[in-house]
Amino acid sequence: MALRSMRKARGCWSFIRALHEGPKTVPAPQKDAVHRVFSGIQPTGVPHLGNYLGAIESWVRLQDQHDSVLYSIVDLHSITVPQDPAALQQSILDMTAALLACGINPEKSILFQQSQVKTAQQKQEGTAGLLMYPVLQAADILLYKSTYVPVGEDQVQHMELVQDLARGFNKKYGEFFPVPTSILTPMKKVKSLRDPSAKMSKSDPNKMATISITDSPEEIVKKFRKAVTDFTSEVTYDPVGRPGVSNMLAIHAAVTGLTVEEVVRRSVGIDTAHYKLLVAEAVIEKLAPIKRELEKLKQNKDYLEKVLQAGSAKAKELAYPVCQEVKKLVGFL
Ligand SMILES: Nc1ncnc2c1ncn2[C@@H]1O[C@H](COP(=O)(O)OC(=O)[C@@H](N)Cc2c[nH]c3ccccc23)[C@@H](O)[C@H]1O
Repeated sequence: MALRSMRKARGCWSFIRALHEGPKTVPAPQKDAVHRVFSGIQPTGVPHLGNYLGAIESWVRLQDQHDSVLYSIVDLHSITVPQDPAALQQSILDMTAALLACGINPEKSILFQQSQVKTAQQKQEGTAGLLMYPVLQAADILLYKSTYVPVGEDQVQHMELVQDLARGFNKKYGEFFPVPTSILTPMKKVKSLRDPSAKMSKSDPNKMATISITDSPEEIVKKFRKAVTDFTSEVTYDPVGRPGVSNMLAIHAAVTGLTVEEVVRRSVGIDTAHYKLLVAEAVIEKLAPIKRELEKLKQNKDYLEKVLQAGSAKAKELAYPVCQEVKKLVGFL
């Protein structure tokens, strides 16, 4: 079974090469009218608040709004830095549990592991060039003829490359790939708590900069208490002049579902030191049910593996005809 699927996956990379080769003009096949949502996340084990507010929360909403939705745990992207195999395997399962705990529903979305759709070809033809990060990301998206890609702001540049590649292919081979659109949320860039000019990031060496969705209430309070603000004690929203306080207001609004104006209005008369604790409390409250669900899911390794296996099989079914069509268009079949 695995072998058959692996053979099916063979050739998925060919079209990337074909973008730069091949004939100038060919008859245009019908453009796919299906709307398809696709996004990906690295298997970092546990998402941070930036991943959650910038991407995952919108993924959960989108699975109710669209019929065809795929979310990929992008393990191939994670090997751009050294990874311990056993730890990587565990991080993939942990991320699966975290996404499910955040509300990704495998009945509504195809949740799958990137390498399970691409490994066979990678072994045979993979080169450093083909695995270059943004190109791999383009392959992820185009392989399913995706139309919408919900991401944070840091992915916009990658998305521009994906759009260029889709247009380039269509110009050479006729309208084939939909040009995918990024979907950004108001929380497209959650800032570091230690340096509000930088994004919140898993790889930040300063652990006080990033809230993980599994942080304890004590850790969350400590991180917000130490968050960098400024010397004005009033709570006002001014992302340029007061990025630290404004980041907290934006987080506060996002986790309570209120507007920024409303959280500012409710904070009149409160100083920033006290306000930090209110934001921490709101974040703790938002994350509590996710943490409870995550604890349960992590006990059930079999279930997590089954979700990923079923998701990867469904993703292959969608990818295979696209690969075949691409091969035909470029003249391999
Ligand atoms: N501080 C932040 N504020 C707001 N949003 C943020 C913040 N930090 C992270 N994000 C968003 O979280 C998602 C996953 O992040 P990754 O770094 O794993 O995301 C990445 O490393 C991608 N290259 C994974 C990928 C591979 N193939 C894809 C195809 C489509 C979309 C995404 C992918 C992303 O949407 C990211 O923008």
